[in-house]
Amino acid sequence: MTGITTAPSTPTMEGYAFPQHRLQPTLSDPSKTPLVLVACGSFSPITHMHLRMFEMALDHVRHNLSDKYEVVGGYMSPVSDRYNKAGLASAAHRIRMCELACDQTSDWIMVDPWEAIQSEYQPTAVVLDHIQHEVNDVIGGIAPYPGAPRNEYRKAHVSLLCGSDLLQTMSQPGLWSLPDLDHILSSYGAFVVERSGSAVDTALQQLKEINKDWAANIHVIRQLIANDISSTGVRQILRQGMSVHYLIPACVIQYIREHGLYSDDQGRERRSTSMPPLSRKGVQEHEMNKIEIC
Ligand SMILES: Nc1ncnc2c1ncn2[C@@H]1O[C@H](COP(=O)(O)OP(=O)(O)OP(=O)(O)O)[C@@H](O)[C@H]1O
Ligand SMILES: NC(=O)c1ccc[n+]([C@@H]2O[C@H](COP(=O)(O)O)[C@@H](O)[C@H]2O)c1
Repeated sequence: MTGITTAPSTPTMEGYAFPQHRLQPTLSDPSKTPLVLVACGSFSPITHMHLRMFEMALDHVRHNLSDKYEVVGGYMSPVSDRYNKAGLASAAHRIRMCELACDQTSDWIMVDPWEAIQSEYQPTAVVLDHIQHEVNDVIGGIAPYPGAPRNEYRKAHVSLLCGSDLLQTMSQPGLWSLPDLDHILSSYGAFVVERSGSAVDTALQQLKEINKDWAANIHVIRQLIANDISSTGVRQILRQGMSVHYLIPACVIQYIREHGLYSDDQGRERRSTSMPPLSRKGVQEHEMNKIEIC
């Protein structure tokens, strides 16, 4: 390894443009509803499993929901630095690592930096609203066939893509507001990849006890080959100076080396008492109350 490369500057709203270079502009089958998948998370660093979740969801739609949906795009939305989760690299680094990984390993997944560059924490419901607005109101939706007039464009259905650990948190008191949960699980729905240690059936049952109607909008994706990579595990291995080859994309490993990320001298994995605010309204209060334990 040579010297450490300077950190990229944090992208700003001034330079922001919603990424649409890989959004499929036209449906292959005009009878389908366009579907856009959105994964929210820290991605510190992005792992092969984060990328694979999208492929698994694509397979799931093709095999189980092909009469209804056609996937036209996928977005990763890294959380901002205000999330205050211990051990994370800066938003600028996380955005760049996600971009490198998507650009070099996928032809349909994109990274939307909007959430990461906001000055306040944005709850997941707000992130989904943002992407829905960009795709359907700003771009105007997806053409049902080549050359279709604008008034025939279809509104895309936006859905959350997550692991079952995230689904499990949805029934934990204090982490999600009921209106946000209802907005996410009634309007958007979720594609949930099962994750060892987070029983998806239990998580579903607990959510059904809050609102039985949500279950119809939650699509469970079973892992045929279990893959339990976690970013926490990758960070820990990196801190021990061990190899993370074949766990995360090679371009991300190179980036981590060049920027000296997750090295021992960056400190131990810290625990944080801060939790995401329940909803947009909770943001201000959260900012005043956050305390970190080192
Ligand atoms: N191995 C996995 N199996 C299923 N889902 C996963 C897996 N790894 C990550 N996810 C999902 O990807 C999304 C973003 O993940 P996140 O950035 O929190 O990764 P993570 O590995 O859980 O991170 P950390 O270890 O820092 O908590 C979440 O919905 C999470 O459930
Ligand atoms: N109230 C909410 O909107 C809420 C609550 C908990 C987690 N989340 C999101 O879930 C993701 C969790 O990521 P981590 O597993 O890396 O902490 C983040 O994108 C976070 O913003 C949202």
